[in-house]
Amino acid sequence: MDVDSFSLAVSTADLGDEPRAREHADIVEFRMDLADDPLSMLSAYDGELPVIATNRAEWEGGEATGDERLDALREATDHPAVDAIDLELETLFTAPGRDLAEHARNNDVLVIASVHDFEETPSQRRMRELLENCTDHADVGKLAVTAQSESDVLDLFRVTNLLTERGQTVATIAMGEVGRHSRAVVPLYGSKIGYAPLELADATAPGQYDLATLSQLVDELRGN
Ligand SMILES: O=C1C[C@@](O)(C(=O)O)C[C@@H](O)[C@@H]1O
Repeated sequence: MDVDSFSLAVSTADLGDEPRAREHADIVEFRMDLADDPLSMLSAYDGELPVIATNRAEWEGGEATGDERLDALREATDHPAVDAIDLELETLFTAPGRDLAEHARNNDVLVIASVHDFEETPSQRRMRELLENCTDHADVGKLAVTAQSESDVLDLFRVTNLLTERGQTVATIAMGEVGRHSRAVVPLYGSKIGYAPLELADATAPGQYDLATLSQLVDELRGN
């Protein structure tokens, strides 16, 4: 997975989506926490797209509970198609989280450190701090916030642009209806990963576009 330029991830609980996603996606984000038997699905995976394995904790808006969540991610890290894992920044502050990140790096698997705010958009200063914290501990810093106003979206663009100009690798998202357009626009300010479900009925976060739509919008705006 190349994090120097923008990649579009199809976000899904079903790796069977991969063949239909290939036309528009560069990566699969496998939401293990939303899948029934994620490790079996992953061992059967023989798709072309590389995988980001995410096993999102309940306390960060996902459905995974218990310590087994990190064990499952560790197993996923050993699968050859898995190029990256997504770990909440809070998890990276724990000993098992740090240990898993090290295991990933030893297997040449990138670590994405993420922070989600499902309520609001923190101040620019706080967003910068959070993202810097993420990039200090991982290869990519990811921040998904909830925009309540257009100016929240502008704040996110500004922080994304600033950190990108400083050479940090970040992925940023303004969730929710007000922030929806940011998903198409923020790559222009430096965000390196976008997320979309194959079909809107399977959205993994508020305010997403479906994959084909986001792909088309991003391509148009980037002049591809
Ligand atoms: O963190 C993200 C971004 C996301 O929350 C979004 O808003 O598209 C979707 C999640 O699946 C992914 O892990």
